[in-house]
Amino acid sequence: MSKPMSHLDNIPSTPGKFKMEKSPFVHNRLRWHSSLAKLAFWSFIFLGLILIFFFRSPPSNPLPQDPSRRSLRTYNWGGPAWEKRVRSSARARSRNGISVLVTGAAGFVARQALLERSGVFIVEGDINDSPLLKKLFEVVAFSHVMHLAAQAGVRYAMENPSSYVHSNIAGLVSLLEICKSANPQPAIVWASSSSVYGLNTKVPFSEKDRTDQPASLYAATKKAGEEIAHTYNHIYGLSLTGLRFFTVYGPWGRPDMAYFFFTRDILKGKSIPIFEAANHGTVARDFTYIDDIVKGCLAALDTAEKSTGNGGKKKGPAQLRVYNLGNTSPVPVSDLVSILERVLKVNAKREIMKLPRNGDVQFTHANISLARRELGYKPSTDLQTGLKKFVRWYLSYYSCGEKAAS
Ligand SMILES: O=C(O)[C@H]1O[C@H](OP(=O)(O)OP(=O)(O)OC[C@H]2O[C@@H](n3ccc(=O)[nH]c3=O)[C@H](O)[C@@H]2O)[C@H](O)[C@@H](O)[C@H]1O
Repeated sequence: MSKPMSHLDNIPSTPGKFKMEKSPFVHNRLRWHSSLAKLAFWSFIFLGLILIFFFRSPPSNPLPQDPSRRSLRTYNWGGPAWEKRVRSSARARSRNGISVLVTGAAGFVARQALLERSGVFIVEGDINDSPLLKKLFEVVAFSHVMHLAAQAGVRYAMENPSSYVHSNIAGLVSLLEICKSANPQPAIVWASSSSVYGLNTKVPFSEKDRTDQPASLYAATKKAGEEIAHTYNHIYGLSLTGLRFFTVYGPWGRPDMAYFFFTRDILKGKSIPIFEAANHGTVARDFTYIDDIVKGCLAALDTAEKSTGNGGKKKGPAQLRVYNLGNTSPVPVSDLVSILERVLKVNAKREIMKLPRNGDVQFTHANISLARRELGYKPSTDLQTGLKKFVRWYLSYYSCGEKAAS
């Protein structure tokens, strides 16, 4: 507590880099935030024990100046004790329980520290490590994979393009290769992105709309993932469900996202760059709260049908699905800043800037009829409520709570 904000300063703003889990403010780490508590709770109740595959993607060209990256190569796995831990973590508690291999525990939607505390074994590794994936499937017959590991972020793709290819394309193929050969094959639910709609101008975005005009390499890799999913479904009978997340935000979120660093910079008195389209056009996002996204993920797992293949051979047609998981109410970025000002009780220094050509699109807006009908998905958190929850978490996590959120 002696150095408020210093921890935040240490977190790289780019998503591809190591995200520090160890807060110096231990009491804050021990506090369960509702969304994560719910995730862990549902994991236990409905899914049996989940094994989390802790994914961190090492860069194709390691950056020598980044020590956190170097440390990623030192993870160990294997051996009887390790296998025992994997097995016991994945053991379903109820007879009809399912065992889910979750990738991406280093990220926002699945959180390593909290899940570890509830007894879930975290395996540290890279989804491109095929022998590790193969071993996991040898040890446990996973019925499902919740694949959240990815390189996220639209703008960072211009800085580190290969990390997107490595994680979102090569990593996905490596995972699907193991899944297709597994016996039984698992059903797979994975994170796609609203960015696949790219330059599409028809709103709200429906799953039937065109997705062949990506505006960023990130979007292109997620779109490629959807096509790859089609291939593995077609050839091998893998059951695959892609979820197009719309700008997910909330407590424990990603520091490279606008709502997160706007909060940090408003509190620091730094100026906030607010993008504007040509002719003072509004830039807006269908911001979606983390708890709603988690509910959508669980519903997708619950409704996933079994894969039909066996030992790499298709035995019949298998389920292939794509759903929008959005909030259905786009909010201009300037309104997002106004909400943050009210909640933080601090005026922002606004700097209106032309929308850079860096992969950003002008707006997103989800049509969620399909997810509502087939998954029972019904987002219930508006941006104001969600940002209040985020700010409350933020102030508590970084112990700069003088200006407490109302
Ligand atoms: O739905 C997705 O598929 C993606 O959602 C998210 O991307 P975005 O919607 O672009 O979120 P985010 O960067 O927070 O920018 C929010 C808004 O602030 C504007 N923005 C941004 C930066 C800035 O300096 N100024 C600004 O106005 C900016 O123009 C935008 O309008 C995820 O990061 C991405 O991983 C992916 O999942």
